[in-house]
Amino acid sequence: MLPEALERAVFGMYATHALHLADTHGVLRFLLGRDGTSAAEMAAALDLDEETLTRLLIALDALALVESTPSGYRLPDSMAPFVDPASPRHIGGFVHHLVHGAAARMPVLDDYLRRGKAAVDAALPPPFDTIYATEQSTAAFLHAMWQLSFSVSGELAALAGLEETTHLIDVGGAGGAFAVAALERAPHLRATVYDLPQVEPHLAATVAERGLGERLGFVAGDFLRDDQLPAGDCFAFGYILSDWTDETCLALLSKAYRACPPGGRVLVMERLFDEDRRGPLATAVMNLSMHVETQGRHRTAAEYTGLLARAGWTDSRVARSSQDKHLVVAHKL
Ligand SMILES: C[S@@+](CC[C@H](N)C(=O)[O-])C[C@H]1O[C@@H](n2cnc3c(N)ncnc32)[C@H](O)[C@@H]1O
Repeated sequence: MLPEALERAVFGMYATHALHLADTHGVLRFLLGRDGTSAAEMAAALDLDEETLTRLLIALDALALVESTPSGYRLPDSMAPFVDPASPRHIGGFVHHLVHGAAARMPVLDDYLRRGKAAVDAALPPPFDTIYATEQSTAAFLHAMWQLSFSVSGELAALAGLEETTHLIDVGGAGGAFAVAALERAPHLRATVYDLPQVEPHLAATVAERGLGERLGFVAGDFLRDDQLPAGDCFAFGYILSDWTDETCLALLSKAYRACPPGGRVLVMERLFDEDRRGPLATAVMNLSMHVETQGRHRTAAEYTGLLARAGWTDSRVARSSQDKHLVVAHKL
């Protein structure tokens, strides 16, 4: 018998793949709202090989992702919001990204360990050139970002308190997850997503789907090169600073500070490391992922507060959501 932590590490690869298979073949969706179903019933209904499905379900039961009961398999109640494709918290897109994207990039960590990231990456194009290399990869990335960000954004918009804000600039706002949640919450608000030109049609689709018209605009730009950000009185940075080095974060926060009138604010929305950097697990693991996929890292709340202060922002406040993405808000006097 292996110690529990070692067992989890050794067999983690099977856990991710079993979850991905059960999601993509509709097994978890099938169990939603049903109280007990046999492997044979499920195999027939989903047109899957019964023996393979039986083995998959046995593994999922041992992983506590499904429960085997005398009347058949069922889904633990706590799982439902995460495995229902209709739920904003569905993790299918993210697990797909882990299996089909992140896993293939893992071997580069071996290279980084031996030669360092700077030397290995010297010959590579910047991260978003690769992520947006094709229309398909652009759509897949923006879909995964929406899934990761939309469900928590309503909560973050409430924590931000947008009553006094008139024009939100969502810097690197992607398909508009936070901007949409902010507009839904604050009927007086206007928002602009400022992002790379490849994002524009995806934001336009969001505006059309949600009937937001003039309330949600798009400005194409490159925040690394542009001297000025679009003008507004609140600047949102959701999962942006974790893509970049401290030096770049400082430059971005300074550009936002210059574009912001006195009395305006900045919202940094990120995973946060505990101050002793021993967790949470998701932040610790995604910090490795940021190393592989971006030039950034995850930080503690104190590190974000320090960067904000260096860029001129004052009066920082940390507000934690019930999910993984939290808020650090600061002001321009
Ligand atoms: C990790 S995503 C975050 C998306 C969104 N803010 C969220 O919280 O879900 C990073 C975003 O930054 C944008 N981005 C990357 N480099 C950029 C640049 N040089 N100028 C403007 N936007 C950029 C990407 O297109 C993408 O939408």
